Amino acid sequence: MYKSKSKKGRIPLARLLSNLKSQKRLIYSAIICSTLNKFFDLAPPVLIGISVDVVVRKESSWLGSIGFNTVPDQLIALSIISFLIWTAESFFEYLYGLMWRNLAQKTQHYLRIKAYDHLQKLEMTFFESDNTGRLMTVLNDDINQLERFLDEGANKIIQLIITVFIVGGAMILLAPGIALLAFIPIPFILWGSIRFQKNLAPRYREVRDRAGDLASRLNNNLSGMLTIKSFATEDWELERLRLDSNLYQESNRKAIKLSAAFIPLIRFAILFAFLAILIAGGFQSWKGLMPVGTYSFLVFITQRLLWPLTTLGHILDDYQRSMASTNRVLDLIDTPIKIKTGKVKLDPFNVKGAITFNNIDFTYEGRSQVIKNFNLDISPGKKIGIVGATGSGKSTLIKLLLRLYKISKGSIEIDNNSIESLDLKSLRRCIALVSQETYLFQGTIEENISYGSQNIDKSKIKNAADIAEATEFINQLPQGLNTIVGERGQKLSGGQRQRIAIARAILKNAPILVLDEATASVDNETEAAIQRSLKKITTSCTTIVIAHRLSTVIDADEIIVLDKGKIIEKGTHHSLLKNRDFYYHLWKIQAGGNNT
Ligand SMILES: Nc1ncnc2c1ncn2[C@@H]1O[C@H](COP(=O)(O)OP(=O)(O)OP(=O)(O)O)[C@@H](O)[C@H]1O
Repeated sequence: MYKSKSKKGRIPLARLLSNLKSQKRLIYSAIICSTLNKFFDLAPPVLIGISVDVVVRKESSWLGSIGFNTVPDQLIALSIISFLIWTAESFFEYLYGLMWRNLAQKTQHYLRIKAYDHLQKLEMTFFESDNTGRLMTVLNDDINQLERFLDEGANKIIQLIITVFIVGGAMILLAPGIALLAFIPIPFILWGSIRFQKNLAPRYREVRDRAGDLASRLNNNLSGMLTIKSFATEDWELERLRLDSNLYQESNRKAIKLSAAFIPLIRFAILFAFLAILIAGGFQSWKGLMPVGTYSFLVFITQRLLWPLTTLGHILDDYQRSMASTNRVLDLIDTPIKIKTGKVKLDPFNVKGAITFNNIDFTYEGRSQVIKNFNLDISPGKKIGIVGATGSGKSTLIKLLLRLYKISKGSIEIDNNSIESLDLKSLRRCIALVSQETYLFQGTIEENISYGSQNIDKSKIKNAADIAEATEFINQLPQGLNTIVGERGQKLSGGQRQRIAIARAILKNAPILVLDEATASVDNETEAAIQRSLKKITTSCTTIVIAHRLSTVIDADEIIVLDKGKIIEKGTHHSLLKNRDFYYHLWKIQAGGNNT
């Protein structure tokens, strides 16, 4: 099962950066702007130091020594410098805000599209072993978390590092002895932060996993509302949701408990250094060993150095959450694609439609063998019926033909090309599938019929609807072809959905048509209509019809009877009846025992 397990040994930030190579310039520019903003932001304590120096030492102050001889001149110079510094600080704040947000937007867009694109290429086994709720959380919540971090968190980290370097450097230059006092708590803060980060990481991972489970439960329940209502299981479902929500709340509580304890502890370490400087610096200044201006600067700057470190907990917290999210998103992107596309591109209009199954063995993961040494040759333009008991492997054969799963042994060929050598899209373009579970997308009937056949003429859509005998009911709908079908086509009846699916397959105009129980859940009239439609279109293509209702395959050129993944009988309807075997008995049951 796909869980948030990151690639071993890879730092999430490094993984993220290697995915953002195209944004290198923007990242560097944003870092430079954050640095310059912090540089100017740290200037006020210097200005305070200089102004105290002016007031205390007057003409002999530092400004006096560089040419501003009178106090008024010095104050004017100080005002101009302050104005310029404030302007520069604001300007770079505007720039870094713009750049980090821009980067956040570009990153979220890029990762979402990349993750979704990759997701679509993954094989069906992946989707069966994961759940949609979890995948939705990765594609939405996790990417949004990362976006929030890039919006603000990244800048905070950079500015914190810059602060430590600039302030630390200035303190060492001005008063190395006192600077040491300010640095005493730093190793403790760092050690505490790293430990805290290590303990917090698994707790946040758990929070993300629980959020995924919760989303999955909600997603399942919203799609299964009809079943919930009809079985009157609302209370039971509410209870299950409450359990999942409690687990999410509990995992968050564990994370919060740890993260909340961090800041109060760090504050004490900072207080110690602050008091030490206040006292030691005060004594030196009192005794005339240090200028009052320098002392004022040190007192203010110590705050600027140490107080931001109290936010380290929050920053690491934010960092940790986003890196957990980054890992989940990148793990999805890095999930290996097991079914790789081949290179040979078939032109569907030139495909004759010959299909060969050669000694196929197939087993679903963790299950016993479904298809055993299966062989079948289908000549172009022929109609093949596949019948057999439930679970005998009929649909599986079609999934293998579409390369939705990897076969364990043997090969499948279309017009003598192994399907593994074929470009996946062109292989699937050659096969039109109508299955029992028709999936209609939210949109109009017209959009659903033309799904997969972009920019198609409206007259062709109408023609397909005509052949599928769907025109009559479409015309009775309020907006005709423009009627919205609702999510999963729930505003239409089962038979209407099925006719739209047939129209969609007709429009696809593929050389191979597969009907997998396409008429199983429709009434007799709809089945008859669908049969008439099929007669019109199957003359030009190879057709495989899977059916429980034997009347659907009665006119097939060959019918194969499948049992536990093996062919146990094959022939035409009449030859199979003569055999008086499995097919014969099945026919007798379905015909009410009269037809032999
Ligand atoms: N995705 C899957 N993962 C694991 N096992 C599966 C999967 N799909 C089908 N199976 C199993 O494979 C066997 C064959 O399934 P398949 O759907 O091919 O049968 P079928 O003959 O089409 O049945 P039916 O007539 O009921 O549609 C069944 O035992 C089924 O439980």
